[in-house]
Amino acid sequence: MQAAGLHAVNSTASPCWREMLLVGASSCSGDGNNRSALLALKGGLRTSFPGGSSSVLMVPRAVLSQRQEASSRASARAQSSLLTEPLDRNFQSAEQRVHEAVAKQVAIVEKEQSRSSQNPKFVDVRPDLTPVSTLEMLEEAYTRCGEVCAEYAKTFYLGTKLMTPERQRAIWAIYVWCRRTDELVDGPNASRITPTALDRWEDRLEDIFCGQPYDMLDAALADTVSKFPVDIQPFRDMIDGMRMDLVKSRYANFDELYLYCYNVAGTVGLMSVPIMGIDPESKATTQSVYNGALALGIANQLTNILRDVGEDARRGRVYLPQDELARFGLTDEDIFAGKVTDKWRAFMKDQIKRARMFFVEAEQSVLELDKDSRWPVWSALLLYQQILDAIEANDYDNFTKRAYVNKWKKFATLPMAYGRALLKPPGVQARSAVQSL
Ligand SMILES: CC(C)=CCC/C(C)=C/CC/C(C)=C/CC/C(C)=C/[C@@H]1[C@@H](COP(=O)(O)OP(=O)(O)O)[C@]1(C)CC/C=C(\C)CC/C=C(\C)CCC=C(C)C
Repeated sequence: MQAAGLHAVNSTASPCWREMLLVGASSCSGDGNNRSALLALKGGLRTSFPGGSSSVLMVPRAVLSQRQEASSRASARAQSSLLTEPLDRNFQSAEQRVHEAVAKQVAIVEKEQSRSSQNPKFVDVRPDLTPVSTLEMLEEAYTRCGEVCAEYAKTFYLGTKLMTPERQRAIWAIYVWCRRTDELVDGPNASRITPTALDRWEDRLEDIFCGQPYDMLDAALADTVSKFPVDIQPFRDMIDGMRMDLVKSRYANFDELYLYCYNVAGTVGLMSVPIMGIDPESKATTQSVYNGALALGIANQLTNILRDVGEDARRGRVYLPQDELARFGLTDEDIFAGKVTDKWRAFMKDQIKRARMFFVEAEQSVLELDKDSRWPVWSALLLYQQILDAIEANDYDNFTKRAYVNKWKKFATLPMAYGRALLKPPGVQARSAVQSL
């Protein structure tokens, strides 16, 4: 790669810097939230990499001009919010919007597949965007991502251990970006986060995709997206989900809730599959695998919502379709009253049934993933499914009881997930059975 420009990234260069300080502020003042401190101090609050002053990245001119484009895009979006989105996007149904995002990611993956089948030695998907940073700096950045991941999501971290080192660290980098994004609206400084802060976070995302990271955790993601065919749209959409959380606390119908679930969780599926890879022997279409990934994100988020009804209500939030509540003769008042009635049980049965349908759709696709990537996905799927069982076991009292999977059940789930991960994609099984006749 020819590096034709040199760009120094330091704290003053970042328009997002003050926001990042804000995000880390209470951790620094020792509010006892060690996890946030891990995210902020170990990454977000550092501009320099170990052993150096400010992080200096050499960036090709093409990238600098892309960066300028990105910044003019960003200023055009300066007043962006859910309410000021282009009209055509607002008029699209949730399903259309999600379908477009999936189709775009699928097209990128398929293009990359055909390119690498013509030239199998080709590795970098966007060599022009690869930041030329020292290997040690990247090693350190990825190690930090692994530490954050191990701290927040131990089981998942363990599950990534079967993946190739490149995939493992790429997934950690994506995990960390998602976690930091979520912390903006769910972390200790959430009350101080404004739509403008999210706009800045999005500017920073655009810069990551142009090979211009601001801190070491961003640098890991910049490296990841230069190596794997990951589209930026799901990342933007996740930020949109966080915007929704700032302005919206009711969902009129399932269409609205579906869009929220896609934004905050379905996007994770779309971001992860380009890293995890599809089994080379799979007979499934790329589109169907991505639909399954989307379904798993939706199923997980619906499950989270059903588990946290009481907790959310105490924050004045109801993530349940209002029209469906009404159909069961329920209102927000019933939720705030927090009494388990027959109406509530019937409503919950219906909601759980729908969440399970999304899990079933996802299950078909896990089999199609690359074999080394299936274990963490099966673990996540089986563990989340059991939260639904736990809600039932609590007699649908999700107002005062938090449904959870106990340590022993978790322990038993991991080998079960491992066993499932050994199953081959369906078409392949049928073919090998015929071959062995
Ligand atoms: C294998 C695996 C699980 C990979 C995903 C790795 C990854 C990048 C995770 C990021 C998760 C994250 C921090 C998202 C931010 C938004 C958010 C908080 C979403 C909710 C997650 C759980 O939240 P939380 O940690 O707060 O939960 P607890 O309260 O502690 O229980 C979500 C519910 C969504 C998570 C979504 C997924 C895990 C989707 C996974 C889908 C795939 C990996 C695709 C699999 C592929 C096929 C073909 C099925």
